[in-house]
Amino acid sequence: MNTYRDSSKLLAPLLSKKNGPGLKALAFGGKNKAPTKAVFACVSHTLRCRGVIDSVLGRVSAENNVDVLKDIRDRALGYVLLYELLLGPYKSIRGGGGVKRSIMKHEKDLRSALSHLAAHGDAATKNHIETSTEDSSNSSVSTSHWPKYVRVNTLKTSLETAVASAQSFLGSENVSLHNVLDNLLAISPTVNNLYEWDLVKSGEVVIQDLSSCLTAAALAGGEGTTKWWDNSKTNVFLDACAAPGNKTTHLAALVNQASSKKTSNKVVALDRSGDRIKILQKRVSLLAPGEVVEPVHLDFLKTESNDSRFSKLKAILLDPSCSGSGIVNSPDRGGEEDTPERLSSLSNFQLLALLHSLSFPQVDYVAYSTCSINDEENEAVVSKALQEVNEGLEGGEVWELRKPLVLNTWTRRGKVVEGLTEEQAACLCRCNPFDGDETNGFFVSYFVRAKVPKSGDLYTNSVASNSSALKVPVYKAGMFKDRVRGDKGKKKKVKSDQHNDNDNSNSNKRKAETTTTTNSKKTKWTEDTKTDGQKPSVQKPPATKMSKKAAKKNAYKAKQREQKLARLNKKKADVAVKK
Ligand SMILES: C[S@@+](CC[C@H](N)C(=O)[O-])C[C@H]1O[C@@H](n2cnc3c(N)ncnc32)[C@H](O)[C@@H]1O
Repeated sequence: MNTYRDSSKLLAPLLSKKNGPGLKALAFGGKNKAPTKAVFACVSHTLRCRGVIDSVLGRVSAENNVDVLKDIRDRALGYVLLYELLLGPYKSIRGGGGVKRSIMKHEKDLRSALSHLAAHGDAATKNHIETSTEDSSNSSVSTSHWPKYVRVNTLKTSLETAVASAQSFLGSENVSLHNVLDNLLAISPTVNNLYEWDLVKSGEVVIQDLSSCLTAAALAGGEGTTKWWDNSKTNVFLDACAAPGNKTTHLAALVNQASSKKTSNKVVALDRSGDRIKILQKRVSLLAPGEVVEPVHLDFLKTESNDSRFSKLKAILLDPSCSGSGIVNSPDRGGEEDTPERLSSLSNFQLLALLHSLSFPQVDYVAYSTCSINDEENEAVVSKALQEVNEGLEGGEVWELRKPLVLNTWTRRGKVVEGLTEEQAACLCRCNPFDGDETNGFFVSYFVRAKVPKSGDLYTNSVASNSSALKVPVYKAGMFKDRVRGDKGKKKKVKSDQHNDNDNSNSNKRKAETTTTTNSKKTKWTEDTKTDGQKPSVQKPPATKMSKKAAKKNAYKAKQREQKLARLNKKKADVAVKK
């Protein structure tokens, strides 16, 4: 197997045909053997970075009068290698060959063009370089030490019951309370039997990534412990893009918590996809009593504020379709190319949906989130929405960003982009899996009408008091790291039964058993001799027979070396860019 050669074969038709089948269709839809994970990721990243590569080539041509791809017959291979050199996780081309040699002649000019674009390019290019670089390292983020997050479904059980059951079924040493959110357990990644836990089966607890819990928390706990809804009545909340329903049921749990009243608050859950609303219905039937969630198959953009279902509406949770570029630990991620066109179409839709949410006159609270790390889908959408929506509004009707009090200890905040002040950016929350957040990349914003008095609440969560009452530790970042490390070299499997928005789907169960070791032992990173008519400079090592155990150990060591090299190269590249 030759990763570069196979990647160029898969990429070639995608580069040449505008309206042909997409990457997924080509990779998995034809008669040919499906590509390996490494090939698929390489092509997917190269496609996503195509716009940046073209800009770099354009600048080198203008500044140095050089057409880098002129003598390269296999243009697709040229793009793959340019991606590897400039934006890939190693910032270098592994292996060798004629195309590599052609490209490396211009390495200095190429890097300098990239640095120039990163510093002086238009906002979209700069953002794309930044996120492409972050994104391309998706595959190199190690998530094996991240805890598994389990949300206690307070619609069906209590924290006390869940903790006692977790301690007895999973082992006390594997259970902790998450330090930021109430009712969230952080379970040791070495636990392999979460799906066999009867509380998971009964829906009393939900396997849900930490990042995915932030939106409902922000909306329902934005004012801290001060509850703005009137619990003597039935209040209606809207989840505008709801399926598969993780945030819907979380919101339903939060707005019905500690309520002694007889009637329930209700979440109306919309989704425009018929198939996905069915998944939501199934999920809801397990997780929530009938009256607290009302699933509706409907396009949110076609809803009207005077619809009788929304007469008591006060708050909207908006978690629309996005690129998913923050999701680092799902094999399903990486299918669609984040071309500038796709990002722009997504952000247009996100802006429309956000403006629509803010247009309901009876609504005073909106939480907008994505599982993307692209500014274009996050701060840029928020900034444009604020400008547009406030244009026709006056006084108390004006929308403003506020810090959700329930997340006041969350340290990673939003970015300052055009139209947003530092103070506004500080109201936003981000998760960065590349920088130690131990959860998928995510973004949350919380909009409130100016007329709503600011809560004087200095919110403190109940984690510390619950921890001492229930005799369960509070989670600290990296708490389980040593356990995972301590197992290195042993024949050990880690179930990845979590970590994306569809955490509870059957497909996730199916993909559960993945080894912690890498498949890189099978990967060869050289060009095809035939594609360029020259011999590759790296020869295949002689085949040797080794025991399975030794092969695993070698693969593990190779992975460690690769990661070390990646870190080193990243540092070098960062220094080069700064220079
Ligand atoms: C990111 S997913 C939502 C995930 C969900 N919030 C959760 O946590 O389980 C986005 C959803 O929005 C739905 N969607 C996209 N456009 C929509 C629209 N115009 N109206 C309603 N739903 C829409 C998609 O079908 C998809 O199910």
